[in-house]
Amino acid sequence: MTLIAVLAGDGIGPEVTAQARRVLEVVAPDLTYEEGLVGGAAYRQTGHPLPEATLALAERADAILFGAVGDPEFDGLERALRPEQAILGLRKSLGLFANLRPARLFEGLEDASALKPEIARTIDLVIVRELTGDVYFGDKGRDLTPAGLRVGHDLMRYDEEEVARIAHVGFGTARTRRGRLLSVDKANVLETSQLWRDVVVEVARDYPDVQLAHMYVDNAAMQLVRDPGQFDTIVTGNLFGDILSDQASMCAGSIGMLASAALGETGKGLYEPIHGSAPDIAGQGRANPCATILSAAMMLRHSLGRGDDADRIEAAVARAISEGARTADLGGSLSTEAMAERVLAGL
Ligand SMILES: NC(=O)c1ccc[n+]([C@@H]2O[C@H](COP(=O)([O-])OP(=O)(O)OC[C@H]3O[C@@H](n4cnc5c(N)ncnc54)[C@H](O)[C@@H]3O)[C@@H](O)[C@H]2O)c1
Ligand SMILES: CC(C)[C@H](C(=O)O)[C@@H](O)C(=O)O
Ligand SMILES: [Mg+2]
Repeated sequence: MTLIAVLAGDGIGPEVTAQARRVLEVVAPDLTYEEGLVGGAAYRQTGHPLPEATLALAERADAILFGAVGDPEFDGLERALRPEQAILGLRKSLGLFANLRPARLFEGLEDASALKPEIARTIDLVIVRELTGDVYFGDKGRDLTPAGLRVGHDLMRYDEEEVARIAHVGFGTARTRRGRLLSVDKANVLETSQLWRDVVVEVARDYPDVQLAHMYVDNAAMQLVRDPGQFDTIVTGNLFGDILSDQASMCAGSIGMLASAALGETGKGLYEPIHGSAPDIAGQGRANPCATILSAAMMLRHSLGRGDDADRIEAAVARAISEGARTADLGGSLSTEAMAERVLAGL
């Protein structure tokens, strides 16, 4: 039995995961699903955003299909109890340190991209984002200065093993693509980034077939809009990867199109759209389910060894898009459900 933990979460999370599951049920009818509470939805019922039972389910499952967490109702809660802590806790507890975030322009989606069509057409990259370190997981706190001013701090920190293991994923990924790896950092200012760069250069010795380059993150953000076609595989830290992937999504048409895989040392992975719970459109049936459907495809490929089924889903999304299926974020008027139906029809 292959068990999929479905953690739908908050806002549009349940809307988009329901549609991804419909697609999975057609392509891989033998999978078994078990749902778990997560995020604000879990806090409301249990007083914690990541209940023990959910973590146990995630540990037991072969893979996790995740929607999104985050609910403005809980914005005032102390950090440890906020819905977002659930996804951070899952990534950390399960050792999911490598986050693959591919961005490519589906044929016909030029009109939705923030870029000129001829530039948009060139985007085909993957961001390999480190996911369990950096300012996200360094020491945090609040203090007072001697003068009584309030201070907030988050330590940016990486050790060499953390950098080396994500660098290996970066090089390994580049090898399966066009053989070019760009390491993005801020080594002109940050000590963390200088270590990052040193270690990436050391790891590069194991991959003579991959061409390595470095770029500062501010330049990378600019180049992503100017000429995204120059990028193949980008390896970067947790915070830079978070920001660059949202930016890349709009180059490729919409944040509603970008999938992700969070992977560790074992075959288990957590698969989620890169977007959040989108409280501004939640409950309206307007969310684009493609990012989650494509995340389900990544799950079949990376955790379940079913690359052919993943290809089938990706081709069906491509077909639906090329035939003009569009949710509101893509300039159309299809509902979440109707968009998924167009994907199902394309299978
Ligand atoms: N992994 C996660 O669970 C995750 C990721 C990002 C943000 N969040 C959380 O989500 C909440 C909202 O955050 P935000 O507004 O900054 O980011 P967001 O990604 O939820 O939304 C940003 C904008 O993109 C739109 N959008 C997002 N997904 C869409 C989709 N599938 N279809 C159409 N439009 C879509 C939204 O309507 C909104 O206008 C916050 O609580 C945040 O912390 C969670
Ligand atoms: C919700 C938040 C913790 C999360 C992150 O920053 O990793 C989100 O923005 C993402 O991209 O998955
Ligand atoms: Mg993000």
